[in-house]
This record gives sequence, structure tokens and C-alpha cells, in this order.
Amino acid sequence: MKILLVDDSRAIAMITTARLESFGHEVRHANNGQAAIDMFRNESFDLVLMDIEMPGMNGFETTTRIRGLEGHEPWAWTPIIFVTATDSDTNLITAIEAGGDDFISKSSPEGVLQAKMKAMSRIAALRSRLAQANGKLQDQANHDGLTGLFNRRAMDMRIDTLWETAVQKGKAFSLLMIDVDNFKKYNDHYGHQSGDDCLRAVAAAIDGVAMRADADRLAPGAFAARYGGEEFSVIIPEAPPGVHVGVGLSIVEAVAALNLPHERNESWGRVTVSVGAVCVSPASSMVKDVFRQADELLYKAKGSGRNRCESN
Ligand SMILES: Nc1nc2c(ncn2[C@@H]2O[C@H](COP(=O)(O)OP(=O)(O)OP(=O)(O)O)[C@@H](O)[C@H]2O)c(=O)[nH]1
Repeated sequence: MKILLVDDSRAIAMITTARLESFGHEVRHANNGQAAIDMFRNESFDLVLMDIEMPGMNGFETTTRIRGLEGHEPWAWTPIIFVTATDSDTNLITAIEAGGDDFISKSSPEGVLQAKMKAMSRIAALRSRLAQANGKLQDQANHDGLTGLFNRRAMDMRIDTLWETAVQKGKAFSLLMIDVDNFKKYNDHYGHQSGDDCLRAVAAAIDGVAMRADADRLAPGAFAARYGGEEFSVIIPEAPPGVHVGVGLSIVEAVAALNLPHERNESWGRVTVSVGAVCVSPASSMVKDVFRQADELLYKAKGSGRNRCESN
């Protein structure tokens, strides 16, 4: 475990560090409450061993402030064990109230310290597995299972924040709606399984364009999402003038360049997409209007023969 040892006595800290290191733990020492808070803010620990009596900020107050830092992160709870000379009932109650988890006397025999560390190691391992599982769940909740792009839910959440930022910064905001042409006919002709493969390939092509535009700083922050079914979106949160048109055209070209056969896609003979690309000033519009405008332009692209981008 990586342990944060908080103790104002260098002599005690040296002895405790040596004992903990002999059990195989890594120890970082803070000699006052503020130093402990600073280290906790900058590094991640599996356990905190907290002295109670320290000049300035005592162990209880330091613990309350550490819990305050954790309050910003869901699921965060680093075990904190108080280490003190007097294991009175009052100390125990105050320790738990301050956010501590356990209590150990400075005079505890080596075996007791070792046993407590063993119990805490189990909790640390469990926390790490929980954090991993939670990360995976979060990932699944935000991404579309078929294409790996952001899903509609994640896109909506991101748009809410990005829209606010664009309003504050006075920047333009762009939305591109992209729809695979005659996709029902593709499914009917090639089968649903091939339809899924096709959607994956189209998604990767769209994502590639968005990522390149972001990486080249042409469209900073641009990202792609699966809007639903055979519809995709690209968001450009701080859109330089005209960039939405370039990104829309690049998407049309990138999908056509996949050269995926689609016999029943009118005269094109391969898989193509139609795009509606909108750029607005968030200060004078609403999010729902952007979607409506992009939809209108998308249907204009469909009506004018597909495999093209219509923009404002
Ligand atoms: N294989 C597959 N098909 C899907 C998926 N989601 C939606 N679809 C299909 O996408 C098709 C969309 O058809 P329509 O909305 O009629 O549109 P379209 O055929 O592309 O016609 P236009 O938009 O006018 O070019 C439907 O047949 C849906 O079943 C999916 O995840 N996998």
C-alpha cells in the first residue's frame, strides 16, 4: 500500500516508516496537517495514518479537510486510521465524527499494527477493483456498444456544458447531422449483420475526420457521436468561421472513399452519407434550434440527391 503518515515527530515518523516499510508498504511522511492536505491533493494514497496531537491543525481537523477534498469525487474514501498516545473513548468518538475509520495506539505491539495493515490492504485492493469496475461502467454508459463512439446521452451532456462555455466566450458553435443514405435498402439487400459492419466502418470514418480536425486545431474539441440508428453527429464546440462546411465535406468524402458496395444506393453504387452542417452564435440561439436547423439541412441534402453536405 501507499501510506501517508502524518506525524509532527520526526523520530516517531522514522520508526513507524521503518516498521511499515518492513511490511512491504511505501510510506510518504507529512509533518503537519497542511503538508498532509497538500500531499493528499497531489498524490493518491491507499491509507492515511494520522497523528491527533499536532501543533497548528490537529489530526481531527486535517481529516475533516481531507474528507472535504474527497467530497468532489464520487466513490472516493481513503481509509484514515488515527494513531494516538491516549486511546480514550472521547478520542474514538471524535475520530469517527471527523471522518476517521479506525484507531490505533502508539504503544500497540508490532503484531497489532501488522494486522491492521493487512485489513487495510484488503480494503485498498477492494477499492481499486471497485474503481476499475466503476470506470468500466462509466465508459459503457457513455459509449455506443456497436461503434464505440459517444452515445446520445453522453453527447447531450457534453453539449450542455460546451454550449455554456461557447456563450461565455462568445464563440460560434457547430453541429453536423450525418445520415447513411438508403440504409434500409442496405440492410434489406446485404443483411442486418453486414449493416452493423457498415455502421462501424462509417462511424470510424466520421470519427477519423473529427479527430483529425481537432488534432490539427482546425476544429478544436471536435468530437463524433452516434445520434441513434444510422444517424451520427459531429460537434465543434468553438467553431472558427466556415470550418463546419470543410468538416462536412471531408466526412462525405471519407465515407465515399471507404468504397463499400451499396448496389441499391441510387446512382452512387457505394455507401454514402448526407450531412446537414450548422454554425450558430449560442448567445442568440437555443440548442434545440441548432438541431432543427441541422435536420432541415440534412433533409435538403437528401432531397438534392444524397452524398453531399448542405450548410448554412
Ligand atoms: N444493421 C443495423 N441497422 C440499423 C441500426 N439502427 C438502425 N438501423 C436501420 O437503419 C434503417 C434506417 O432507415 P430509414 O430511416 O428509412 O432511412 P434510409 O433507408 O437510410 O433512407 P434515407 O435516410 O432517406 O437515405 C432502418 O432500416 C433501421 O432498421 C443498427 O444498429 N444496425
